[in-house]
Amino acid sequence: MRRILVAGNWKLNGSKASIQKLVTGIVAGAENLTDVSIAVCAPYVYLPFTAELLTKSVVGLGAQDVSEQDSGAYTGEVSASMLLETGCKYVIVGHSERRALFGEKDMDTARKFAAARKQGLIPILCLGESLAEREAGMTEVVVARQLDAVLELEGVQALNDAVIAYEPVWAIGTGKTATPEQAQAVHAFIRQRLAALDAGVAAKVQILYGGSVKGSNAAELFAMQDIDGGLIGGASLDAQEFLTICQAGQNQRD
Ligand SMILES: O=C(CO)COP(=O)(O)O
Repeated sequence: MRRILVAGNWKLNGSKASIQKLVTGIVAGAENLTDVSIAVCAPYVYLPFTAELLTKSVVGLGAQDVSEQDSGAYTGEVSASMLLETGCKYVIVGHSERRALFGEKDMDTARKFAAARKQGLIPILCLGESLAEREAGMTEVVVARQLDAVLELEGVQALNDAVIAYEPVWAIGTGKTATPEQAQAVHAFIRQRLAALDAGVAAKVQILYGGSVKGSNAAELFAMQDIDGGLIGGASLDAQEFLTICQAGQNQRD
């Protein structure tokens, strides 16, 4: 049985005061949630502060992006080794907002994925189609293309030390969640595509769902066979709401 992972993606939100309140609440509530893995992905500058608040907690720390470069003249970039040294365990790569708003291409994401793994960070590889792509019947083509870039560069075994997040762009921040069946269909497609290359990797890799996950819909999503947790945006900014989602993950594995 794959373990459920619930990861919060705070995006461009938070201040020291709000993060202190949020993380204190999550850490207190997470004490009893031993059957679910929990992580929070903070903005770069708040990573050390968040790491300190997470000391002795089981809640893992993640970043929201990483440079494909190790070091050098790349103004504004942050490397995987820096994230590791700051206490990160995870890093999100290829989020649809990076792809859509900052021009990140499939191969850029694949190189970031590689840079993260090289340092022992666990990349959370985001895949997902836009509304226009879904309506054009292109969901599987798009998701396969995004996944294949990583497989080409890193090989299927790399997914042994990684997490995948399926996040349909039309469901992100819109309140319009994919139905459990819609999400399950794409998750199963991703797993089958990996299984064609390596059945062991496919059986092991956690595939999270992201897109308007809330306390009220997490349980039905996590109940699906190929959904192994969630990547949570808006609802991860409220400790109680986030913990309700984590509890849904815990109940799933009790
Ligand atoms: O993009 C997301 C997580 O990475 C999902 O965001 P929302 O949960 O706000 O829809």
